[in-house]
Amino acid sequence: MAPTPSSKNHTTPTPSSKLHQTHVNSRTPQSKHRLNFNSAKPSPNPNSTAMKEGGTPPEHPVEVIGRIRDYPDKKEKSLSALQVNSDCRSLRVRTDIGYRDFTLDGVSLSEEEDLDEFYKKFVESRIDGVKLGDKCTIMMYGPTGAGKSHTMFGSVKQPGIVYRSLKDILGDGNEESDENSEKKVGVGTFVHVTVLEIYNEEIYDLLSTTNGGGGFAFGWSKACASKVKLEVIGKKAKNATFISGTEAIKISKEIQKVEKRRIVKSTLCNERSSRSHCMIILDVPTVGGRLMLVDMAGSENIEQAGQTGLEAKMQTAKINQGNIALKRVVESIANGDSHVPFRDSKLTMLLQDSFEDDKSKILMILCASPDPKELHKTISTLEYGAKAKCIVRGPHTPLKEKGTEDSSSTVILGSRIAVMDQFIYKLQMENKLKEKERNEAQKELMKKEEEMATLRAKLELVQGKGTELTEEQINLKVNERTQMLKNELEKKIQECQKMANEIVEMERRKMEERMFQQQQEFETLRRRLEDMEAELHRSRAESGSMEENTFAKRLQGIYSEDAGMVKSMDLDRSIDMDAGKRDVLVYKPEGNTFQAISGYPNISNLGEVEDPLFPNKSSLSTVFEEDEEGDDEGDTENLPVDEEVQKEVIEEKTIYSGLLDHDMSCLRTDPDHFSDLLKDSDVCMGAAPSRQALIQNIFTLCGNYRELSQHSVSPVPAQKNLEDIDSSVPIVKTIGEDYASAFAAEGLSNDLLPLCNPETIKKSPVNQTRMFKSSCDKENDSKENFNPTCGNLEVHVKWEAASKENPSVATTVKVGKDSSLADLRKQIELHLGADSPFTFLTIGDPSGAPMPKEQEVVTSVSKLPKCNNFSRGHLAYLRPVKGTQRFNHLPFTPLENMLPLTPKSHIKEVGTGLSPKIGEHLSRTPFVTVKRYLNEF
Ligand SMILES: Nc1ncnc2c1ncn2[C@@H]1O[C@H](COP(=O)(O)OP(=O)(O)OP(=O)(O)O)[C@@H](O)[C@H]1O
Repeated sequence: MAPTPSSKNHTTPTPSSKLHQTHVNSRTPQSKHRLNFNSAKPSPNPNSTAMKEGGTPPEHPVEVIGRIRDYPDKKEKSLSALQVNSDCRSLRVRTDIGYRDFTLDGVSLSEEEDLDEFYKKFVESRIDGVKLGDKCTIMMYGPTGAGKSHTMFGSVKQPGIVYRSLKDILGDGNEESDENSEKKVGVGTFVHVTVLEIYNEEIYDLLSTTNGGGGFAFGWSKACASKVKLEVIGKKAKNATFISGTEAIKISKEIQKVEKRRIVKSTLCNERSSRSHCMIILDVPTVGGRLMLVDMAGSENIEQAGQTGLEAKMQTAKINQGNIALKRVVESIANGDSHVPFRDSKLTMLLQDSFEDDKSKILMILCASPDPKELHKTISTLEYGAKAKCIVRGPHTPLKEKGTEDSSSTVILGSRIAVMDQFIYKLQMENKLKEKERNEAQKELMKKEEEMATLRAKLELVQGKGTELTEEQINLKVNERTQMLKNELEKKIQECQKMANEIVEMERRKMEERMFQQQQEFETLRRRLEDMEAELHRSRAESGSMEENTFAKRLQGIYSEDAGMVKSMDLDRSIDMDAGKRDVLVYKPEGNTFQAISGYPNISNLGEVEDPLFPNKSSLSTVFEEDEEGDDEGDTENLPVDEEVQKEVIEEKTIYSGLLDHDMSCLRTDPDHFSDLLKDSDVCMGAAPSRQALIQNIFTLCGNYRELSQHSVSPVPAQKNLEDIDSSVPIVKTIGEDYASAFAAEGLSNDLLPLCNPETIKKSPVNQTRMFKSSCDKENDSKENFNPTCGNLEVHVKWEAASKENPSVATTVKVGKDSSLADLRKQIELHLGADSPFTFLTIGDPSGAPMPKEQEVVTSVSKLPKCNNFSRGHLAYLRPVKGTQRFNHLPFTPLENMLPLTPKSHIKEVGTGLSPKIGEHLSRTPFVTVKRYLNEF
């Protein structure tokens, strides 16, 4: 037997001598320490379950108290995750996902309650029971560093449960004078104290050492080697050393001294972490009371303890084995298992009586840290305590005192069922509470989610608006819009270009068509010329007249070289139009001659008949006069034809009479003189134009020809030679500009053409053209000269209804006596051209029915009615073919064709600047056109 360090005597304690012993070396009390709780005794703590023993069958043998230590470092104190509820019995643990409540028998915060208060509040009552003979086990459970040892042993300033318990049991040494000392165990009360260490599933006697000298061991093996290992027999440690004494302070010091022999190790959780369980057994032999104080090793797992290496891990595992076994024992008892695994560890073997003895009470102090980092350990500890709290025990019926085991089992089971029902009810209530809280939390969560969604939508809206207003996006959109407009513009430009190309192409095609038509017309003219030649040949064969031959030769000469080339009736561009003066051909009626007068003032100079629209252009006024439709239309048929024609001629000449009657002398030259005149004047012949001008005139041929046809459809009958014109009427025409038209209009070809030298005419294509035109217009007149036999019958051709396009008298032609209307048609067509289709009126048909064309061949001209107003000749009425439009081919360029006719008002205005007679004539002459010269010609 090893002596305790503080033992003063070595006498073997006996029950009778215990009262006088202060320190006693003794053996483990063994079976004699087994005491029965007296169920009739009330618990000193009214809050403890012991108070219910007598009243209520179920009993909670395990009372669970929570002890929350201070923060390890108060400077870093943060919001505690542990909150003690107002009832001081439940603890709320807050986590990231919520909180959890643990209902215990009491909760103590070391911040608020020091060890003294804690002891008085939760431990003292138990000690009082022990003094009266109760058995009580106080276990310190919790993770390392939670304050188990601190609570058990305390410090210098604050003694722990060990000292306080001894003090309560043994008194502080002044009990003799204390009047209330009767409440104490009594004077002379002593205790037996045994201190055991349970390490690595071995039990060591801390009060005994192998070397007998005691001392502290360093290192596990050495420490263990110096300790006395005990065997467990039954539920007790066999041959354990104990000390006995009556002075609390001495015993307490001895206990704290040997406690230092416990194996400790510095861990991450605790600088001096207890690696073993320490069990202090206080027996109060005088009353049979027993107090077991158990300071358990930390309940942390191996990793948290920071142990490395296989041996260390094995040691930690074995240390935890006691905790795990105790946990299983608690759970088994709480669950009412038939088998409680007490023998799984040495710790539970020694604690078996504490759980099985009906009079034994267990006070489980759950030590926990308020540090949120240790929260999971705290929760695990509280769960363990909650399970231990479920341990119930039936009414006290000592096994040996029971009559039968069945009745005892029934009572125990019944009480367990009742407790379990209560526990279930409690859990259900808690569950309902939790569910209610969960629903509220869910509602709150949904509400928050809605708010979050709303805020998110607002945020997106704000962000969207923000982005809309950014300058970059505005520029981007502007650029996009600009690019789009640019593309559209380019597209439209392309379309316009395409349209312009199409228009140009169309105009080109029109020009080509027009050229083609002009060529066709030219071909027509050429064919006519051939017909004329053929007829001339035929006439020559018939008459053999030299004069006729001359005419034929002249015609041949004209057209043989340039046939199809020059047919222009246009003005001679070779004439200098810029000259301030013009050459004027003056007709002298008395001599029946023409005289060319150089330097005669330009009409524009005289009368300012210059087109204001083209001030820089020289202009030409071609003046004709015909029947006034309104005045003469009704009288045309009544008047004799000769008078009518005569009147027209006279009126036409009247236009010019005013120009010359004041100072112009009329000359009549012989043909030679006139020929010379033409040569000398260089006007009729003019300078020979270039070849290019010739070709250009070809293309103006048809247009100008039409123009002349439009305005001067030969109102003068062919037979109206110079002799037929009143000699008192002078004729003036501008030579050069309208030289040929003057010939055509005045029917001068009969007399003048023979006077012209054919060779000279050839040299002047323009004048050739004019001469030709004049000669064409006056075809019949020419024929009369060349083929007198053809002129046996003279036919006056008139339009049925006179109009601007169709003056009353179309022409007068001469045909052979045996000629048919078909022959007459040819003559008329030569005169009128192909642009004036017509039909003959049926002879003798007063209704004026048109004559079928096939009858023209079989109808003789001689059958035409005689013309009474003429000494000879017949009268033929023509009717324009309906639906035909004359001059369907406009003669000028599109621009020229758009030029309006010179308004009468303008003519009047211009006329006022002329001599009174000219103005008078111009103002009443409706057929005045202003023709523009083109520079390119
Ligand atoms: N309530 C408290 N007030 C002041 N200090 C305390 C308190 N609880 C514990 N301590 C201190 O904390 C340290 C660790 O405490 P203690 O040794 O009691 O922990 P333990 O639970 O026993 O750990 P182990 O299981 O590792 O032995 C000690 O220094 C102790 O003084």
